Amino acid sequence: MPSVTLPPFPSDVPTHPLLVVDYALIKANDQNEIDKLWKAATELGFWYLKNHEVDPNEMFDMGVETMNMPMSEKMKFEQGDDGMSFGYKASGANAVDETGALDTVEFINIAKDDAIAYPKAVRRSYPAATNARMESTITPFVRKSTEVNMVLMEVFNDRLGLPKGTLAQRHTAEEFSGSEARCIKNPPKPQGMTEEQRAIGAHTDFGSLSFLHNRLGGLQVLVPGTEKWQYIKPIPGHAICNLGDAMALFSGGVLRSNMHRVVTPPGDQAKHERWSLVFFTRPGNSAVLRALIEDSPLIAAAVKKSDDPAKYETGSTSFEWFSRRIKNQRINNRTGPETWQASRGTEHQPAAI
Ligand SMILES: O=C(O)CCC(=O)C(=O)O
Ligand SMILES: [Fe+2]
Repeated sequence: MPSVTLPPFPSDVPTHPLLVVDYALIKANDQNEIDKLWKAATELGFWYLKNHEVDPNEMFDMGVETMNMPMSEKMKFEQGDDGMSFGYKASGANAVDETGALDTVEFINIAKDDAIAYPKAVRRSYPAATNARMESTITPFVRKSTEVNMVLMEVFNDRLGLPKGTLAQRHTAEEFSGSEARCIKNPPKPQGMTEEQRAIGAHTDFGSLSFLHNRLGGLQVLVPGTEKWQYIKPIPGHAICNLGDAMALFSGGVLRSNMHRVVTPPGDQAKHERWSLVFFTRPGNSAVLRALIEDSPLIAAAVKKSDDPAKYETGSTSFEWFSRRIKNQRINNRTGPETWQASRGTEHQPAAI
């Protein structure tokens, strides 16, 4: 990471508070903490996680080393336009809204399947600087992040009233999935630019659980029932966790996959590169995305009282859902606003940008 001291999040910029969940207490089966996690997951779908045992620093180093490679090298590993996420994504390769405005982030996505099988490349190959960090840094990060997400998932499984292991069965280490580690770089705001830029457009996450580490502001959520985007303030040592579409669908909407986006960091922070790191746990490729109504009375009741029960029968596997969303974000695939619409997930306010 750059060794410069980063300016603090400005004190005059409003932020949206999140509940703080203590991972150590969740592991100890503390009922108060489990209640707090449940409240966060069902109301906003975002929370801070502390005592999570994951140190992101070496992954950030991996990100710097990878992004510092020549563009011609990185482009050999670009994710392409066919709906595959793994590999390098150049800045400006994705749309951020229905007008086709471009994103400003570059990132490297490493498949959990490749991290676990290394040195075999089972899904794809990666730039040399990424490979050089695979065994020492990426594979341990993927394993630890998976473990944390699976502990949280078991809590949701039980609170949803699902038979033990129902969600875990859909997220095994063995089955190929869209699970991946992502290190993101957003450049400083160009001199003279006054407008707020969208680094990553409004979206819900595609998979089950996202486990995010960031240092500068820029992440914003659209709080349910409001039309206003609000910053989430990074807190040192606290990860930010959120639920994705797959969990909203499996749970019949009991769990929330909330809209979020990334914009230029506020105030003086805008002058700095913004680095963030995410581990996405996503269902196995063959998992069908639908409400598990046969397995839980709570889920069955939620679907029954929904104004649109059909939306919980997507008819789509996790692989299909994920590929569709990735593919239709790619600017090269854009034909018009319909391409953006085709990239959408379970967004509650699809028109919001
Ligand atoms: O960089 C961030 O803070 C969030 C990134 C994000 O939402 C994503 O990659 O899905
Ligand atoms: Fe996201």
